[in-house]
Amino acid sequence: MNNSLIIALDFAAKSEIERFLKPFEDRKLFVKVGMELFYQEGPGIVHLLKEKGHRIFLDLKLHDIPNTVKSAMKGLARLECDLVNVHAAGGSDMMQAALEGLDAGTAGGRKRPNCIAVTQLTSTSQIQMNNEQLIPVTLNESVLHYASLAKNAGLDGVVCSAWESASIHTQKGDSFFTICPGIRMESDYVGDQKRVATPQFARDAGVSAIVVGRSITRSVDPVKSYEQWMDAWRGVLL
Ligand SMILES: O=c1ccn([C@@H]2O[C@H](COP(=O)(O)O)[C@@H](O)[C@H]2O)c(=O)[nH]1
Repeated sequence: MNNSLIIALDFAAKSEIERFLKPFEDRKLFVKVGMELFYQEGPGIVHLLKEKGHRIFLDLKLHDIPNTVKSAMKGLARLECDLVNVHAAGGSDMMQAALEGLDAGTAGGRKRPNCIAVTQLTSTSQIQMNNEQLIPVTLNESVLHYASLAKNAGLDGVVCSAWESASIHTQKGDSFFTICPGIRMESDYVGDQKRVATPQFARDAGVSAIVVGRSITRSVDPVKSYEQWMDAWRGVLL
């Protein structure tokens, strides 16, 4: 997991995935399957990506009552992804239930998928959190609070922005993953993201893995873009 670059495959159909991955044919990637793709293509897309040898973050952000999340995770565990997630806002009982479901659905002898919790979405700003969620603390405090709940529930890490990663590692230890979307090069289009950071900043902040979507998937030359991103993330350009 550590030092990975996870490509967010935010496409609507298998045909688009096949077109995108064709020039990467000789590489084993770490990819993210989110709601857009999974809701269109279902579990088959996970099987296809696994057959190609890619590691998979199944980003469905479960958030429901504990019993429902437990049952859903039991089913998702059978897909044998590397990483799955829930919303920390669902609460400690829900997060524990997610792990119980994963354990129940993981075949004997196998390791269950890592499970992480979304803290505050990287598209959320301080003002939005205060005014719309009525959470009257700083974003950093809210993210740290959710990270504490996730760690105490037994989860393996959190989704957060790179801005919160260093304080999470200070409090929760380096082995507790910080998986960070909202990563942009200086010249990139920011779009709907609010808490963005460069790959260089993320590396210095001790981020465990970065998630990069449109900057690579919508680039004119995705392989070249991926290589530039890997260099920036690994510090080759420094
Ligand atoms: O807080 C979060 C949680 C998940 N995401 C997901 O990451 C990618 C980011 O894509 P970009 O195109 O690089 O912005 C996307 O799939 C989101 O669903 C997030 O951005 N923030």
